[in-house]
Amino acid sequence: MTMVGEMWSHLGSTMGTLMLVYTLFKQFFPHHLQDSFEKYFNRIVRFAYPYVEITFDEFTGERMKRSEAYSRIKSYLSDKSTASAKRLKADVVKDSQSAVLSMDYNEEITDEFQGVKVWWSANRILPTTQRISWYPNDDEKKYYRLTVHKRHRELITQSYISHVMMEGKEIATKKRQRKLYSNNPSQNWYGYRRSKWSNVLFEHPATFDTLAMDAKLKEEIKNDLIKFSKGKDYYARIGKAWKRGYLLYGPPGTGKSSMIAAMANLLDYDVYDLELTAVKENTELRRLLLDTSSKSIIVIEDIDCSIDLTGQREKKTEKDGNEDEPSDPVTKRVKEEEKKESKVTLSGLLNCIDGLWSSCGGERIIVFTTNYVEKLDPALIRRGRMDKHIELSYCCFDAFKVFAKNYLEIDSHSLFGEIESLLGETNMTPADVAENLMPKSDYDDVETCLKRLVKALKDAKEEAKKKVEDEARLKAEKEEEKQKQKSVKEEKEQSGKDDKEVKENGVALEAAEVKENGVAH
Ligand SMILES: Nc1ncnc2c1ncn2[C@@H]1O[C@H](COP(=O)(O)OP(=O)(O)OP(=O)(O)O)[C@@H](O)[C@H]1O
Ligand SMILES: [Mg+2]
Repeated sequence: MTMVGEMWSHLGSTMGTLMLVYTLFKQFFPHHLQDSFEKYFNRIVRFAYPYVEITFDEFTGERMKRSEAYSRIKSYLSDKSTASAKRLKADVVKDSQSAVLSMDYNEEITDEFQGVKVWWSANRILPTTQRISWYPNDDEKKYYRLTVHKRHRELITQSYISHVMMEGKEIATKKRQRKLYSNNPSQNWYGYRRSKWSNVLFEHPATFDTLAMDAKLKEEIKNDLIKFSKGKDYYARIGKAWKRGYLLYGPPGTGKSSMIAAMANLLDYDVYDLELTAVKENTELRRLLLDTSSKSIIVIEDIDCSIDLTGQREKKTEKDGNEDEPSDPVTKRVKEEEKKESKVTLSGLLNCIDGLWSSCGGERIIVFTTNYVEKLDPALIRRGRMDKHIELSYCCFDAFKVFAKNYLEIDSHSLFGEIESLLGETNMTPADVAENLMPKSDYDDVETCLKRLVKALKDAKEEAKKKVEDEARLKAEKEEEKQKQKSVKEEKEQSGKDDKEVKENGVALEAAEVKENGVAH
């Protein structure tokens, strides 16, 4: 802080003199000369002001994207300001245990680089027009300003700023609190939240150790992910964007979402949960994807439900056009908004994904999940887009052993054999196995839990058997009914034929009689 004082006292005396001259001039000079005087005065001030100022805005490119430089400076300064700034802002993080401090607005701190002093200030501009708003931060503009003496201009622009960027990134990585992002509807992008994504701390406890699945497949996926995360140079060498797509498919409750959490925990990545139905059109989707950070997993759950795979999304009511036009403007607006809903097309999604890879270098993983892989368009999941297809299926014995170890802390038990053969004979999702194995009270011991699972498996087996039998019976009944209908039809046809024949014969007989009689007459 002493340096800031020094700077201002030096600058203050120079500027003070200039201001005095300015005031005197304004008072005593004729009015018509004041304009040209002001022009020269500004030049003198610029000449006398020995500092260069560099501004770093929070948002760049028409608010398209939060500036990476701004975020890095924030991290860099958070370390410096804790020691020197007098007014700090605190963000409470993880379990409310610790707080991340950063300098408050209009606060200044000094930094030193290769013996050169620089000054940083955090600023914000509030909107000039007074609007009544529930959200005070609407339209405010935040920025950092770096001030440095003119003579160090080159050192600062060439070395210091890149030093800040590098250190800022490192500090951010070290202090990183992983986030789970979800997309905001686009009407909120420019409002009080002014963000395309909302976030909460990502604290999902699932890891690959808690994931119950085939041991070999699990190892394969882990290795694949680790190889990817270390593959920066490799991807650069082979000329491919540093990204990887995973398609997770399987019935509900087989661990697709849990696996995404495990992936994020293994790699220490953020998760962007992209709700496609809230995205109105392809351009919005592109903006959303561009606003994701590197080291992240972009997730689109239930892809088959969130997009029309044929690309035609017109609503039935729109086509029919027989809906009553609402008269009041509010309902009309809501209807219009509804109509606009989800114009994201398959080709739009594919373009965005491909475009995303070519426009941002950082490591990103994209994951699609679905319960019905066969419904998906092959173009969406071809290799290169979705590089690895992973089937998560019903609980196998390997998966059960993971649950037994995690839930009951056992590696073996006399009931394991029976459970293994039952699992081979019936389909039960890992979610159901987990539910049965979980102790329900303090009195539930290992034996109780395992027995409950055995019973559930037997019930499931019985139910499946009954279902098969029912289905077979139903099929047989249907077949029988079909046969019955067929024979009735055949009978009818036959009797119809007979009638026709009788009729024809009758007609022929009559004709012959007529002929005969005619001849006789
Ligand atoms: N393979 C698994 N390993 C560990 N836990 C699992 C597994 N599968 C399911 N579970 C448990 O079941 C619950 C539901 O699993 P999850 O949400 O991952 O299923 P999902 O496949 O994503 O289902 P859906 O298709 O309905 O989204 C989880 O909370 C988890 O505890
Ligand atoms: Mg899920």
